Amino acid sequence: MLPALGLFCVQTPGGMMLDLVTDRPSGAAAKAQALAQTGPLIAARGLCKSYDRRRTILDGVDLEIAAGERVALIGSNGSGKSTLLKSLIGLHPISGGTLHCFGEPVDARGSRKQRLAMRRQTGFVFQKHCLVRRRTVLSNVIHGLFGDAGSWRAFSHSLAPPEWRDRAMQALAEVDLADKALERADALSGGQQQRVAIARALVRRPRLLIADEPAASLDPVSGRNVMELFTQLCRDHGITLLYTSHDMAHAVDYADRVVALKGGKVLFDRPAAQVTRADLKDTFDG
Ligand SMILES: Nc1ncnc2c1ncn2[C@@H]1O[C@H](COP(=O)(O)OP(=O)(O)OP(=O)(O)O)[C@@H](O)[C@H]1O
Repeated sequence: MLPALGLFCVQTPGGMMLDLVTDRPSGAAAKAQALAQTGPLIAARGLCKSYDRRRTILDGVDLEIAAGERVALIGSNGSGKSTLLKSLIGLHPISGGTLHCFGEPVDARGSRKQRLAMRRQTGFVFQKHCLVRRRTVLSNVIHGLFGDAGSWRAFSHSLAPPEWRDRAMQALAEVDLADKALERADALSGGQQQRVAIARALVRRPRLLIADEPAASLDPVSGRNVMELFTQLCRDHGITLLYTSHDMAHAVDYADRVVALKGGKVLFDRPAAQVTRADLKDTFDG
C-alpha cells in the first residue's frame, strides 16, 4: 500500500508523487515527465480538410504541440477552429497532409482502431456541455468512461462497479462538486454543469484535453473560474490542453501559446505573452 499524501496523490517507494486521477506522476514531476517525452504530442504538416469538393476548410496547417503545453486556438467564425480540433484527434478524417497524434501516424483515412486509441487518451469539453439532464451528476461523470468501458454499466451510477464510482468521485472532488454527486444535472447552474463536464473529461485520465469554447456560455466570472480550473488541473496532472476561445483575455491569459487561424491557414503561432493588438486585429479583420 502506497502512503497517501493528500486526496489525489500517493508516494511511490522511489519517492515519486503519483497522481490518482491520471495514474501518472503529479505536480512538478508530471510537468517534468511530460516535457521529457520525446517528440510532440501532436504534429500536423500541411494538414488539409474539406467536407466536400467545393471548399477547402483547412489549407496546409502546420502545428506541433508538445506534451504539457497549453495552446489556445483563435480565429473568426468559420475560420476552421472546430474542424481543426476534430481533425487532430481523428473525429474527422483529414483530406491531405500528415498527422501524428501521441506519436502514432494517422493516415488520411484514419482507421477506426487508430481513432479509438486516440480518443481513449483524450478528454473533450464543449461549449454546450451535453450532460444528460435527468441523470445524476455522478452518472454523468461515469458516462465519461463509456469509451473505455464500452459497457451498459456506465449508464447509471447505481449499476457502475465501485471502482468507476470511486474514479468519478475523485474527478468530482477535483472540480469541487463532490457534494452535488447525487443531484440531477439540470439542478446545477451553468458554471457548475461545465465543471461536471470537465470532471467527465478528467475521469478518462486523458493525456490530452480538447476544449471547444469551454467558457462561451458562461458569465464573465464563471468563465474565468472555469478557465482557471482547466489550467490548474492540466498543470497539476501534466495534461496537454488545446482549447478554442472567442475571448482574447481567455486565450492570452491561460495559454502558453496562441495559434491564430484565418481562412483555414495559420496566421501566427507564438507565445501568449508576445501576442499584440495588431496580431488580434489581423486575425479578425475581414
Ligand atoms: N460537418 C460539416 N460539414 C460541412 N461543413 C462543415 C462541417 N463542419 C463545419 N463545416 C464548415 O466548415 C467551416 C469551418 O467551420 P468550423 O466550425 O470549423 O469553424 P470555427 O472557426 O470553429 O467557427 P466558430 O467560431 O463559428 O465556431 C464553416 O464554413 C462550416 O460551415
